Amino acid sequence: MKLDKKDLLLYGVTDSHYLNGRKLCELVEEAILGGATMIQIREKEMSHEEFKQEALEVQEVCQKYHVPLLINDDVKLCKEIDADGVHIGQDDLDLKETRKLLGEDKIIGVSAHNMKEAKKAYEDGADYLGVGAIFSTQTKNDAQDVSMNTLNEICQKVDIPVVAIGGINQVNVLEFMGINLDGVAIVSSIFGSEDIQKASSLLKDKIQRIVSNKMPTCLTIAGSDSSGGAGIQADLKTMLANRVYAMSVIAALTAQNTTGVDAIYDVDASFVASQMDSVFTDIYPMAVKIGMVSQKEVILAISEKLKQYHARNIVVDPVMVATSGAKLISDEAIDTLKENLFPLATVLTPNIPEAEVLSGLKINNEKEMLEAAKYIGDHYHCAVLLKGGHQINDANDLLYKEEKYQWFKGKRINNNNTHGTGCTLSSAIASYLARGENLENAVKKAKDYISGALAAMLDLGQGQGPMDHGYVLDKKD
Ligand SMILES: Cc1ncc(COP(=O)(O)OP(=O)(O)O)c(N)n1
Ligand SMILES: Cc1nc(C(=O)O)sc1CCOP(=O)(O)O
Ligand SMILES: [Mg+2]
Repeated sequence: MKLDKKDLLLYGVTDSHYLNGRKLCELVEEAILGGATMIQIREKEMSHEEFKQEALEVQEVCQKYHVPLLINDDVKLCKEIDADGVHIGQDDLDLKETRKLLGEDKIIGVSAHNMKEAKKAYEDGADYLGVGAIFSTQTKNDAQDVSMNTLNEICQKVDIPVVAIGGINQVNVLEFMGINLDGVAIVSSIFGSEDIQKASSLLKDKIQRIVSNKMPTCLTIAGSDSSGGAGIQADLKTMLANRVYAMSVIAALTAQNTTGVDAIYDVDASFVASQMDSVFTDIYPMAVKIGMVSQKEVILAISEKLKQYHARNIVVDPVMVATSGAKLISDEAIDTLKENLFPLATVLTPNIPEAEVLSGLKINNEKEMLEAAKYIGDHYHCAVLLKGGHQINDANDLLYKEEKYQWFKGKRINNNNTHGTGCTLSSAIASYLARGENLENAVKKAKDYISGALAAMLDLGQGQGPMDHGYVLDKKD
């Protein structure tokens, strides 16, 4: 049997520690009835004879439902009972030897923990890769940690199907959103569940949606701007215009218009946390933009939830200082941002006054922009997009990432209606990160988008008006 990659979707791996008086083949049948698409029999503590006996019984069930059965480690047993294939690790029989013994018709899966092992397995003829452990697991003592980034890179660059393995459960399975994988291999969250059939069915439903999803997802955590030009409203419009599915967690409400902010109504930290739970446990965001958050407790709640859900591609617009130079949030909140939120950021997007506050350096020219960006990036271990303007240059922004600098030249557009430009730029960057662009491309595309929104010359309100976030829609007329 050759591998159909759809069979990898929900790959159940057995463990007879969960028998509880039942037979292994019965547990496997429940998993298959719930939706398991492939089974691996993996029993480390059985004699060869016991393993063979169990494998034959499991094989009968798998054949009844036309679900492929793979044998863990034991290549000879696979041949002996004519199973559909084997899964071998880096310390098991060599892949080329295995292929020689089993021939071309058997499925051979190989474990990989990094790009080098993945490429070698591909070159040597593996049919699929098992990449893990992605989350911490009690099931395999000698499992090696593999990051989501490594998994993502392997899925992008190695041209054979990939399953993730290790500690995957009903909640964290959603973190695979946006990773181009083919399925998940699971022991305890299937076979250790009280209701194996139900657990398998729920897992299958979730992984199916993730694998087939083509729409990038993006979340903004910010304040609402009743006038629609900045904050949550600008972020949602920007995300839609840049073709991602947009979600929001509202951290504060403002009564404002183009002439100023009239009132602020803070949202309780626990309600911010609840909104994040609702989002992250259903439609997992592939990137997160964080705008103005001014309450210490709210910042702490956001940081905790971002860590809990292993959020990735986090763009933090550190809104702290108004264009006029006036501080918008308290010193205590700034300290909380620095200690708790900035270290989680993929990129920070300060303007010049904010960069001065964060670096403690005065910025009067491009050389001082370089120094401040380096200070901030090195200090918080993230990339920094230091936005130009403020009399230093036109609209040239500086990206500092991993000791390297890159200038992004902006088009000078003679439009005073710039309300919400910071929000718009950061949410456009988040949108492109969600779409899988690297940071440099995301910044470039986000700047192009904002130039277009300014150049559309919308003129609304009696003060500094908003941009036309939807200008891209005109092209569709
Ligand atoms: C699908 C899948 N992926 C990885 C493994 C781990 O294999 P290995 O590294 O050989 O470790 P053991 O399972 O033998 O302990 C797997 N079994 N299945
Ligand atoms: C069999 C196995 N292989 C792993 C690897 O990292 O290669 S982790 C693992 C155990 C997976 O069990 P659970 O779903 O209970 O965490
Ligand atoms: Mg092995």
